[in-house]
Amino acid sequence: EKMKRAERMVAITQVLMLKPNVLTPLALFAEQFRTAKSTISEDLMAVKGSLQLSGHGHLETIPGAAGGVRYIPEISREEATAVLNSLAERLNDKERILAGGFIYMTDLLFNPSILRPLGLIFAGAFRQKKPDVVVTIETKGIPLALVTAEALGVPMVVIRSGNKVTEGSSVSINYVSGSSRRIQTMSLSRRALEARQRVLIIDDFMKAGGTALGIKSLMEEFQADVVGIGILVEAQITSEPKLVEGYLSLLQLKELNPDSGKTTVVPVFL
Ligand SMILES: O=P(O)(O)OC[C@H]1C[C@H](OP(=O)(O)OP(=O)(O)O)[C@H](O)[C@@H]1O
Repeated sequence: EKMKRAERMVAITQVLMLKPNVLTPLALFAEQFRTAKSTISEDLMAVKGSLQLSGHGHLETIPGAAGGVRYIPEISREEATAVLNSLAERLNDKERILAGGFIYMTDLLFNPSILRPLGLIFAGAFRQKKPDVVVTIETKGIPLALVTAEALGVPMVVIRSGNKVTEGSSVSINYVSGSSRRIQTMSLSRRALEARQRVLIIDDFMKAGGTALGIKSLMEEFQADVVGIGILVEAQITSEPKLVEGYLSLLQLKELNPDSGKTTVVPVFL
C-alpha cells in the first residue's frame, strides 16, 4: 500500500545521503514511491527543514526538466571544532615524536571515523572554488584526499613518487621535499588530468612546502588550475617561510621538542 509521508521522507533522505552531490530527478522519486511529483516536492520541503535542524548538510533543488534534488554533505562549525580539538589532543603525545621534526600520524590518517569529518571540513572550506578533482601525492595523503573528494562529489588523482610502469606515459618533475632535503621525483600519468581542470591539492603534512610547490608545478605541466591547497597539519616550529603560499591548514605543529617530549599541535580556527 502507499507509503505515508514520514516513511517517504526517511526513504528519500536515505537515497540522497547515500549519493552525496548527485542530482536525483523528482520523477524518479515519484515513480519509486508511486506518488505525484507535487507530493514529492512537499516531502522534500520537510526533509530540507529537518536537515537544517540537524546541521548535517542541506538539500539543493534544481528546477526544470533537467533538474532534481541533491544532498550537499556538511559538518557544523561546532562539530568541526570538536573534531580538530580532539585530533590536536591525540597528536600532542610524546610517543608520536619522530626524528626530523615529524609526528607519527599514520594510525589517524587511515581511520575512517576520523577521516570522514576531515573530508567534510576540507570540502566545506573549498566548495565555493568549484574544484573538478582532488589531487594528492602518495602515500599518507591518499585517504584524506579520498574523503575530501567524496564530500565534494568529484574524483581523486594520486601523484606517484617515481615512475610506475602501470601508469603508462607520464609527466615527471623533480622537487626537494624539505623533509628529506634530497631531490625527489613525482610523476603523473598523462591520462590523469585534462587541461583547465580545477584542482584542489590535499596533503596530510607540510614541513618546508617543497612537496606542495612540486605538485603546483606538475599541475602547470598539465595546464590545470590549482584552485586551493588543503593541508591537515603544517609544521610552524621555525619562522622559516614556506616554499609555497595560499594554502589552508587545519592544525599547526607549533612546538616539537624530542628532549622534553613536548609537542604542541593547535587547531587553526576557520
Ligand atoms: O612540506 P615538505 O617538506 O615537502 O614535506 C611534506 C611531505 C612529506 C610527507 O610525505 P612522506 O612522509 O615523505 O611520504 P608518504 O606520504 O608517502 O609517507 C608528507 O606527506 C608530505 O607529502
